[in-house]
Amino acid sequence: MTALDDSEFDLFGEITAEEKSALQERTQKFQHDQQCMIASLDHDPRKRTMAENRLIFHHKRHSQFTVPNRLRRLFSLEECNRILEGCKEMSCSDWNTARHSAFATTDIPIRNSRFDYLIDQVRDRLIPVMANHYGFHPTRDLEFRDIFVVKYSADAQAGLKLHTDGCLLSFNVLINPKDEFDGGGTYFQPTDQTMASEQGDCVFHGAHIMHRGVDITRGQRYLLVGFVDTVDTIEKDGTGSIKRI
Ligand SMILES: O=C(O)CCC(=O)C(=O)O
Ligand SMILES: [Fe+2]
Repeated sequence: MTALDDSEFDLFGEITAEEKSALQERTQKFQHDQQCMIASLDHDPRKRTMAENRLIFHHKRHSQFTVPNRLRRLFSLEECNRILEGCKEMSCSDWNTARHSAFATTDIPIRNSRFDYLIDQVRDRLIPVMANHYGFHPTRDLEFRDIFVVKYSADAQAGLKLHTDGCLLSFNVLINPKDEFDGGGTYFQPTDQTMASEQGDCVFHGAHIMHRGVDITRGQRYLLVGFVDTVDTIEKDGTGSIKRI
């Protein structure tokens, strides 16, 4: 095969001014039609379909859902300490390091584990709050795509680099007392702020927001992390863990 020089290898070419303006016109018409369609939908997420709720979320996410939120005391101190005891009883080989390819955490998926009971608790206490905030039906639309306990250690994996999560919504709950580590917290790029939780507090946010787990410099930091999506998307994609991007 002979190499082509740049002048020969012009697969698409420049688009003409007419083509460019036709493209802009089509894009504007599409955006206008979509806005009209969205404006015609019921205001109550319970009366809209799951797909309509997702469409509205996607439409608003870069303008209105750029700021993280906090829910204090999702778990009581007793509940956190019970999870923590469970974590400390796990052996090194119970912790996975290869489930989330590009941005791996040291974690234990909780489905069918000793922490399985947490799934219903989080579904009852957190999902309606997130659904209400982001315009979804309180019980019908949202489900966990993945839910797992994460361990950061100052001398091993100390944090997580800047990323977005490949789902709709994400949350994390601090499981151990914050005096067991220095540093930590979740940094959010749009607000340029680090959210540092008290034990049992939950931070939730749109998964599209750039964020990172700030490195700890002493001790250990345990989180419960969940990736949430619409039920129909999860069913369509099948189960399995998702990527951080
Ligand atoms: O460590 C944190 O605070 C954030 C965790 C996170 O973003 C993730 O697990 O995807
Ligand atoms: Fe994340």
